[in-house]
Amino acid sequence: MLLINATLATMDGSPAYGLVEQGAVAIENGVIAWAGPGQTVPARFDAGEVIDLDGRLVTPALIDCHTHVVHGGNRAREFEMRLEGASYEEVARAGGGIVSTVAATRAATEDELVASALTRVDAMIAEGVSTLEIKSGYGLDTANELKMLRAAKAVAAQRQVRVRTSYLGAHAVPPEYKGRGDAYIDEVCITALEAAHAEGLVDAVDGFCEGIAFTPEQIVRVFERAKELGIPVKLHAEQLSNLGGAKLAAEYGALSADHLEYATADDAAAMAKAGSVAVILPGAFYTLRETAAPPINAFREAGVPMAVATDCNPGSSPMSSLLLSMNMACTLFRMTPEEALAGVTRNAARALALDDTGMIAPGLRADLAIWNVEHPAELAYRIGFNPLFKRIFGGAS
Ligand SMILES: O=C(O)CC[C@@H]1NC(=O)NC1=O
Ligand SMILES: [Fe+3]
Repeated sequence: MLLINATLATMDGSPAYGLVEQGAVAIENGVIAWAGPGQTVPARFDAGEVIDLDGRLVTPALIDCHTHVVHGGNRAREFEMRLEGASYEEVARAGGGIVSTVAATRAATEDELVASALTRVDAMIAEGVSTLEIKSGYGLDTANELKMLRAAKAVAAQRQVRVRTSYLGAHAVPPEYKGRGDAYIDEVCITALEAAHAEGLVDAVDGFCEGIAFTPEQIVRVFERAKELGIPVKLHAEQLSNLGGAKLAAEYGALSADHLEYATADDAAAMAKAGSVAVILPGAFYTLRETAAPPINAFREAGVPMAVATDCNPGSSPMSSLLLSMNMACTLFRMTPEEALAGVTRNAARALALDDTGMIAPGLRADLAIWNVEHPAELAYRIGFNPLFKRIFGGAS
């Protein structure tokens, strides 16, 4: 298949989106065989199906590198209680917060978890997403963490989408271990990680390093076991305070540190040295009405690649739109539209240790998004508008 008469935003790291005006992309066997100026297409690609895109923009398909789309129930009533003036404590006492999602997730069957996740994944696919990461972390015991990860894998079996799974047993201390975080880490979190790994369900190990979650010392125990099992790590770090999570992630060569509202220039330097990606999550900042923005300039100056993701979860970021995440990353955190688009393509692929997608380049998967826009900046510019014309997944439209 040969796509012609398109503006290509290759996102290959060259300036200005890697733009190619009047470009063309040749696709063979699900892979990008050639991409470049239309007047230089090699003759061998003229033989197959030719599709004239009438000047539309073509980007790599989008990648959401941080989601909790598999979860039971929702927290709309909690949202309402907060807006009626209830404090977090009153919400928690009423059974709200992560604990309420844990109860709903434990009560749901695997099929029910898949069905509810697919409603959110379909919204993502409709915006041109081809790859997404899905975390566990609402089961908080072996059986339910495995159930979540199996549901995540089932999403990829039921939709034209790729899924990378992250084990997030270190997300919260479950009610039955209240006040016994160390015991939970040793008796459940690490045990469940081993079982999930044995079943081939884990692409990365994540954790929530925060005062309301786990200490750096507890995260170290999980990361040490992940290292022994040969599994890469990532970390929710510096979201509500600075506990040294970003530096800890860097010490373990983490794929990414995520949230980072309270990260410092020193954290950025450590992440740059480790090659860790800064995953920027404006949905949680917006929902929690945070005031400290991530140090985008520090990441820029240190050369830390920045990704942007939805953090789609029922509490702090009940958002399924990567396009809206891009707009928020620009408007709230002053990322540029080009940085935001790199954040949901090339850098998001890097945060998931994927080297076969995220750019328009020969040899990479033919995962493409074709847009009814003239310039790539329009993708971050509009609020709540989806200009997708067509998504191509593995060469198929
Ligand atoms: O509220 C929830 O359900 C998840 C909160 C979410 N989890 C995390 O590690 N950071 C967050 O903001
Ligand atoms: Fe998260």
